[in-house]
Amino acid sequence: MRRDRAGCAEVAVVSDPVRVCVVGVGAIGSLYAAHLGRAEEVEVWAYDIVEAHVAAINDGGLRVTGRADFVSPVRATSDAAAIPPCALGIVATKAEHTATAMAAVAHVFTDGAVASVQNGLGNEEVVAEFAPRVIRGSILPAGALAGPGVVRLDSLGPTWLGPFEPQPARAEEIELLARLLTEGGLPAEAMADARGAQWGKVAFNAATSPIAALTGLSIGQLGERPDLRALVEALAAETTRVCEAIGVDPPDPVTTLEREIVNAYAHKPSMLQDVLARRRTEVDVLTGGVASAARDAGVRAPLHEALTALVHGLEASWAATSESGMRH
Ligand SMILES: NC(=O)C1=CN([C@@H]2O[C@H](COP(=O)(O)OP(=O)(O)OC[C@H]3O[C@@H](n4cnc5c(N)ncnc54)[C@H](OP(=O)(O)O)[C@@H]3O)[C@@H](O)[C@H]2O)C=CC1
Ligand SMILES: CC(C)(CO)C(=O)C(=O)O
Repeated sequence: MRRDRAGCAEVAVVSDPVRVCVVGVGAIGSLYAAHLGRAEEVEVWAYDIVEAHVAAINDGGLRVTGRADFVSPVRATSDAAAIPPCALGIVATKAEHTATAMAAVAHVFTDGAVASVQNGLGNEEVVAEFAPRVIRGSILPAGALAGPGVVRLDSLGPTWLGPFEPQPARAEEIELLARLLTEGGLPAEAMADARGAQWGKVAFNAATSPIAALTGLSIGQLGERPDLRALVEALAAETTRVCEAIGVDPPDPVTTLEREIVNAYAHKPSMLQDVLARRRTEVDVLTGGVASAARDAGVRAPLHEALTALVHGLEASWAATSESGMRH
């Protein structure tokens, strides 16, 4: 038995770990699960439908490569019933899969607070259908899956967390998640109001992701071209008008672009990753989400309308190509 300086017996206080479940462990979910797994007081669960990835994580841990190099202990499963109740959740599926994923794991969060770290508008509203308390999250870390059990960190940006006003998480839950992420190596800030931060991220994605998706250029390559940068600035001006109309004051997306050219030059935005894999993109909650918010606010956003239509056209071309392939 250990004794303190006065010779009294020291009682080791062992507190229960905080259980966190990451829902959807593709690129971003894997980065968040792996970093959280390094924080001392956390037990990380990862839920995903990709069985090869889940099996690899359980066999050898979740490996992070690229800007970091470590292996993290994460309990992964495709069986939602195997996950115990968790105090905190992080949703990192693509927007169109949120409802299906959250429906499967709702029992895990009957008394939990769940953060969306997804891009775009409207994700928290869907999470709130399945969890009692919700955290509004916006993030700048970037990455891509590199194989089963392996995720590549392309850049390490901030995470902003705040209450989802209609169904808010408690301030101490938001602060706890921010602290655990920061301890794990992903700097996170707990905010009393994260709406400006979220609109800043939405404005940045809405302006840059479709350009990357349509041109195939990385964030750095598109950001250093004067012609595309002028387009980003024109798109940002449209978002500014929407934000003025709805009363939020986001950071300037062009400043974010400057930072990302340096921090994430070679990163292919997730919308470009979707296009390369011929998966439906999230354009409707990003550029299309801004176009729709503009219509609701009575503001014009013709560039957002045009880019949304172009990305939809690109998606339609894949079906058209496979149909015409079947005919010839
Ligand atoms: N990649 C990046 O650098 C960044 C991405 N984001 C945002 O983060 C979110 C996640 O993106 P990203 O990580 O790139 O996406 P990924 O496609 O890499 O990961 C999503 C994961 O969720 C899985 N999934 C799909 N449906 C379900 C379900 N019903 N239950 C459980 N898991 C499911 C997917 O499986 P399957 O592959 O079979 O569909 C996949 O493994 C998006 O909103 C994106 O915009 C934000 C910042 C940066
Ligand atoms: C990392 C970043 C900011 C790059 O656009 C992103 O949000 C994405 O890849 O979807």
